[in-house]
Amino acid sequence: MLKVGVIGCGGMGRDHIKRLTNKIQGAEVVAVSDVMEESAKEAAKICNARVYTNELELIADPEVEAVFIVSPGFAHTEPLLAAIEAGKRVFCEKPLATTAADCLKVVNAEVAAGKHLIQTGFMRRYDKGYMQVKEALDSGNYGEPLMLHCTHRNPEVGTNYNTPMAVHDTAIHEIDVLHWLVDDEYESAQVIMPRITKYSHSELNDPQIMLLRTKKGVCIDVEVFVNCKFGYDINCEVVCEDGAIKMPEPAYPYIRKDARLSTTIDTDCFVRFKDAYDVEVQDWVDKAGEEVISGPTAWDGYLAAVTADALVKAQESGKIEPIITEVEKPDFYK
Ligand SMILES: NC(=O)c1ccc[n+]([C@@H]2O[C@H](COP(=O)([O-])OP(=O)(O)OC[C@H]3O[C@@H](n4cnc5c(N)ncnc54)[C@H](O)[C@@H]3O)[C@@H](O)[C@H]2O)c1
Ligand SMILES: O[C@H]1[C@H](O)[C@@H](O)[C@H](O)[C@@H](O)[C@H]1O
Repeated sequence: MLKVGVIGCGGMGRDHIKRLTNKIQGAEVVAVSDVMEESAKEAAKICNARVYTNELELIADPEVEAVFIVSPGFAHTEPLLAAIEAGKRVFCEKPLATTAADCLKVVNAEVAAGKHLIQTGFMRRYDKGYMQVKEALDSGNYGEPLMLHCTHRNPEVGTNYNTPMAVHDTAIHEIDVLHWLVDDEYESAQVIMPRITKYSHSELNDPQIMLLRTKKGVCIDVEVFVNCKFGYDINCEVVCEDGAIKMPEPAYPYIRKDARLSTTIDTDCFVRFKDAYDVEVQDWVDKAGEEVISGPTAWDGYLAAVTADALVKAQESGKIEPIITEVEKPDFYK
């Protein structure tokens, strides 16, 4: 049994605690921590775990063999570095950190420790729909990819969600999964700001259209609209030389009633990506005894943050910003 300590007991933290407790084989949550003691205590009831309000004390707990970081992205760097120093394996929710500079500290620490310890929670690589698109692309039957049209819509977000978060909290999923899909690297970024919805506030430009260009010239548009109101709606279509591949939508019945034909749209990520979270966490637990990380690594977290930095810069400048990875991929991650 892998004994896990969970840092951060908000919406996603509790979702992962339930998953680790009720679904995942081979793991148990023995400790939880949250800066809000009440949140930690509530979450501890799910798994009968010890409660901490200090994440560093949880990491130092001798019974904790591996750490789940589910605090907000801006708070990830310190526990990541502490867990590496303690030699403990980590599953860190996205983003690895909110800037490339912080991600690089984590990469450097992991390389210096000489042990593969960090998995970044880019669960879309484990999602059946994205995997089907990747399989079709890799088959070579449709020629080279030319354009991608994507949407990332949330029904609503909290009032503390601001313009840069549309990149490092939301579009970070597309940043990771899309270059993985088309097996390419990003070259430049631009952000177009349409008219703002009446459901937004002064600190948030919503919606936004993010444009990415890859080194091979693939052009990607991602509509990020986090107060769309109607549902949690993730779409991805890849237009290739010999065909277009659209990711399947979640399957729900079509209902005919009162002269209307309707179906269901998910309303949150916990339902939309439930299976992907289950598969990614089971994979992390299954590989706990091995010297490798089979999912997205700290390097993947860093690469995504380099592109995120460029998009945040483009939000402010309104210009096309270059995406430059200052550091060569260390042999450690090859
Ligand atoms: N992969 C996904 O689809 C997905 C979905 C939702 C959230 N997330 C990620 O999960 C993380 C948490 O998101 P959330 O939606 O649960 O946020 P949240 O705001 O609901 O919860 C965060 C919790 O962390 C606590 N916290 C803050 N600083 C802390 C610290 N230093 N130590 C311990 N606890 C601390 C807060 O008190 C709060 O309870 C973020 O990184 C987010 O991006 C990922
Ligand atoms: O933290 C969440 C999560 O990553 C969701 O998958 C994404 O759709 C939201 O925009 C984000 O706020």
